[in-house]
Amino acid sequence: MSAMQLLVSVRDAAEARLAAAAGVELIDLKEPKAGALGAVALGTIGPIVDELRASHPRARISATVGDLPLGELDAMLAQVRVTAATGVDWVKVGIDLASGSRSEARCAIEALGASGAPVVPVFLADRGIDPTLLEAAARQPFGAWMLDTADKSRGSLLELMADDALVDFIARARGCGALAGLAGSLRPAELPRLTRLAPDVIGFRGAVCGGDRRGALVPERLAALQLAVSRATTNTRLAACAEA
Ligand SMILES: O=C[C@H](O)COP(=O)(O)O
Repeated sequence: MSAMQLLVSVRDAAEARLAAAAGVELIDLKEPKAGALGAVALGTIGPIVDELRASHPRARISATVGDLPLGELDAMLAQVRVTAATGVDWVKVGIDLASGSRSEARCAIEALGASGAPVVPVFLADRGIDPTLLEAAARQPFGAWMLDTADKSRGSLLELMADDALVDFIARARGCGALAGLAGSLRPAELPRLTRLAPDVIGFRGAVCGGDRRGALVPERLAALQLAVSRATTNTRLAACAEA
């Protein structure tokens, strides 16, 4: 059984250094004050990528493109191109039915898949998951899919969604060779349930800040989360070995 990889969203070079030093595998560049998928300025992303490649070559780096309307496809693709050009491993793009119609979402998924950029579609789960969008994503060569929430005041993804829907999301992503990631106000106390669901990636921001995801990352919370995640995945491996 493979381990869940920890993704932590960071807003600047100082937070990126903290996350990398704590052993976070996926460093996600995002400006939380600018929305669920708020973008970090492009001029900031490139130097962070260069620094992390030198100091923590095993860390993978993602960046979000901002909360862009699904109908504004040209602007979205332009932002994807310039973000990919910074050298990040993943460009995360929100697929949010609050920002466009189902047909606009399907067109966006097709265009993102054909873009040649390492796009990771981030499905916003606040209004549930539309299976037709997952079917559209399954036809594209995405390396990973993520499920997240836009409204951070409504509780965690695990409170919003039943396990069977999350299991289905993970299975659909894996079924087409993509990694499956879960995020959305996740809390360390939810690690046992996350471990049972066993996505490939678990993403955090709010839980490693001092109560507000728009505030600063708190090193002690980050270290505690990293430790809890590595313990949870070690225990899962041991249990799998014992059963084998
Ligand atoms: O991509 C992951 C998100 O930034 C998670 O943020 P959150 O834990 O505050 O919902």
